[in-house]
Amino acid sequence: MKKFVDREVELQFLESQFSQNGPALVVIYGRRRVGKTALIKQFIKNKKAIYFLATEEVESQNINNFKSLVAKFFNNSLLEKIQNITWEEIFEFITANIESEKIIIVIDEFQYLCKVNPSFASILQKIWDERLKEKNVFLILCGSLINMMEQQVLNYSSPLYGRRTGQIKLKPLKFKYLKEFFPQATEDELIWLYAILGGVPKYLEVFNYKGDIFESIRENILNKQSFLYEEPLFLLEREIQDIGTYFSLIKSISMGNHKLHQIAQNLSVHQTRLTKYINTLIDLDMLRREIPVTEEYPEKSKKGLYFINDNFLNFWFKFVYPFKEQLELDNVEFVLENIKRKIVTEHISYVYEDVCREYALELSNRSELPLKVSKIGRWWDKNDEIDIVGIDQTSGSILYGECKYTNAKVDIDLFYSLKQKVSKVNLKNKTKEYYIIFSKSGFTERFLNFANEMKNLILINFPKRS
Ligand SMILES: Nc1ncnc2c1ncn2[C@@H]1O[C@H](COP(=O)(O)OP(=O)(O)OP(=O)(O)O)[C@@H](O)[C@H]1O
Repeated sequence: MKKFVDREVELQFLESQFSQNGPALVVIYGRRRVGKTALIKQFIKNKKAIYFLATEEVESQNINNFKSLVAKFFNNSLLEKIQNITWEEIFEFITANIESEKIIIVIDEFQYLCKVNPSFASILQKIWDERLKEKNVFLILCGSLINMMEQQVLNYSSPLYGRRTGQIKLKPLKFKYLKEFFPQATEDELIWLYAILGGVPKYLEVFNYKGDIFESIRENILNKQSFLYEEPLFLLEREIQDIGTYFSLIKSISMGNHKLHQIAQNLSVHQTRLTKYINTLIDLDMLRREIPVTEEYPEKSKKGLYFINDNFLNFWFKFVYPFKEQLELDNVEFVLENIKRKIVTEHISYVYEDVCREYALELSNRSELPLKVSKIGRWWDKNDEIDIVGIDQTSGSILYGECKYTNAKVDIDLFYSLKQKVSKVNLKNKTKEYYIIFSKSGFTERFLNFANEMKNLILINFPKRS
């Protein structure tokens, strides 16, 4: 059996909802392939549960499927035979048959039911109010269309809003869990694998890594029969129409256009025309808007930059999609050579920064830093950028950092240039400043000696050589 990785916080939350007295209604949502169903299946193992997977078929088909599951669960062949039954009637049956032991009812792909019947959320609300909420049930609604889940269940004006007792927005796995999928890989290889695949469990699962990164890319991404070859296309086609504009937009960002006006210029359209597309991609968790972590009013900030919110999508739009023609003509070598030439400078070195930020946060959570970082990100202005800025919102201490994924040892000048940039950061109420520097290839002797004398400077060799 496959190993189930992480999700400890989410499982703990579900257990606490399950063990509380009385009914509970939890919404689980998140982008496709992120592991929502796997989380639910892990949670309901060895518990009394009805797991219903809704489909895009007509409503009557969904009702019939649900009816069969319920009939099987309660071992009631009479229910199975009833024709033209309604949702209300099935739930009436359920409530009449629940005993003292709590049961879990899961509706997975909840969005499909809302699509086939726009008043499904209201129907369910009525069922909840009139029947389920008096019973010992734990209802889980799960869906991948983030904006639909937000509108149908989590929005203030939605019928189910006040009924839910909790929600989980499931995120991709963090870098530190990749070794569970690739136990043989070195730390450096894991950085590469994370840069190529990100933290979406499905992608980690299907990538058959045999120790040679480029050969594995050839086999698992550039191969026309592989799952990942056209995955971004499937991902978008399922959720939106007019995917051409979305593809151009994502490609433009993957080419390094992160400002709205740059993207608009690159696509020769007016900025206002892009808003709708950008918002949809943010809803699908495929894009994110980043602002300097020091900004006081994030929504109002004019410094917003757009990034692809998934390493695999980013990799694919940079290195696969623009070469689709060559791949269709089986010119894989050409595409692979381009990846080999550019991947470190154009891709890995950026992902390395993300991984280092996660590392710094992890150190802080384990109390291995002299401050407790409660907010972490980057900082930039017109001319400069700082890779890591971690803020301790209680004490006002700040952690500044740089990350170098190069083959040269890092020397003291990097520290001086970091300090120079730090002097430009405008932060109120700051108290102490600390510095952290990550380097792939270590540090010069004199920098190590210098750091030994300094109390507020931490140097980290990462990845460790194996
Ligand atoms: N925590 C995990 N540990 C190990 N494997 C996982 C984990 N979560 C998901 N997977 C694997 O990833 C794949 C995708 O997961 P899953 O089907 O649960 O995603 P989903 O979010 O429900 O996707 P969709 O919205 O597309 O239905 C599955 O094959 C599953 O085995």
